[in-house]
Amino acid sequence: MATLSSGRELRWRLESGGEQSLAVESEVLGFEVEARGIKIRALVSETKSISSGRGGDMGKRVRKDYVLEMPTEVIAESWSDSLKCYINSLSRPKRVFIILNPFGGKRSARRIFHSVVRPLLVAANIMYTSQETKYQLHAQELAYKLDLLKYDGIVCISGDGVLVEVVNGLLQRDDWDTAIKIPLGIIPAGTGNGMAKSLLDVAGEMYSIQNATFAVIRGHKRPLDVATVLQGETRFFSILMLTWGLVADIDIESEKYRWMGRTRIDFYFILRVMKLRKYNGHLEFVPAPGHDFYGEPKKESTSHWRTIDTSSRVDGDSKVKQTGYQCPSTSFKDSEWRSLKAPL
Ligand SMILES: Nc1ncnc2c1ncn2[C@@H]1O[C@H](COP(=O)(O)OP(=O)(O)OP(=O)(O)O)[C@@H](O)[C@H]1O
Repeated sequence: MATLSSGRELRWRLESGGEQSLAVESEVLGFEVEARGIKIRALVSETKSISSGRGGDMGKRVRKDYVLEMPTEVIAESWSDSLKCYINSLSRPKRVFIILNPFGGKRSARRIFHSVVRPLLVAANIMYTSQETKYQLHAQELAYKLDLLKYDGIVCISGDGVLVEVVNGLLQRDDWDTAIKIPLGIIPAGTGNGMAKSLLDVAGEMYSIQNATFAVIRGHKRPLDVATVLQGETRFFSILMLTWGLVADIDIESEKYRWMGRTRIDFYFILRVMKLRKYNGHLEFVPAPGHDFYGEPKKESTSHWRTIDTSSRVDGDSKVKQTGYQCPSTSFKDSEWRSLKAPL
């Protein structure tokens, strides 16, 4: 005998005695009907006890199929309708565009896609189109040109750099205000993978490629802040961090040791610390409300305000005409500027 309580929990009796249950939202990938049987494709906690049906905060998961035998085909069909109805109400994506960077991290994106991501998408009945990046900024171009009506989300199998490129591509589009609303997913295949780690942590999930893929399948969403950075005639959008000095040097200059994988960062960090450079910088800023304890108040008040010019321009690096998102026109004329003196 099986029950489906308000669509959420699937519980059935085992032939051997005892009960088994699955939380549909957090454990079921998909299902299919085979005559009187319903084959449930699930991703369950390795430690899940026979009688427990609790999903949510999971450790390592394993792929499992369960076949529930129904008394008749008609009953199986009716079960299938109820399950379909509930899964459809969960706002899971149906079609995704996958951008895969074969060059990121330890160059493992292809293997990750074929061995983990694709089998889970297939089990969840999610259609996909995949495209490998062929050069730097290719992901930005793809996001800039993509027909977004065809997809419910863009998924990057990459490091954070490719995700940043996708955000930049979306914000350069004429239709940036609708384009930027498309859900973005990240499956870690880079060096640092900070975004995937943060997102999984917030969702209460252990960091793993499988869990990141399942988060995409479940349509887990969170809003993301985007910062606009203007540097001379160049404008770009940042979603993670902006660094200068030692951290930036380690990130950029360690590229030549990419073959080392994650170790390149630690290795180059030691190298740079042993030959420490002096960074002479001077930072002037308007603190966010409640953060005016950083730095010193600026004394001369006349020359510190800036107005961000939002007029169209041609980006010097990518030659993409900047017709997309123009950052808000912000005047800091009457703001209280503060400063941090060199060396920082
Ligand atoms: N086929 C390619 N050849 C060379 N570079 C590429 C190719 N595809 C993408 N890239 C570039 O690879 C860079 C790194 O990408 P990605 O962010 O995926 O990995 P990572 O830097 O190893 O990871 P993380 O950002 O998490 O530290 C990006 O700047 C991207 O433009």
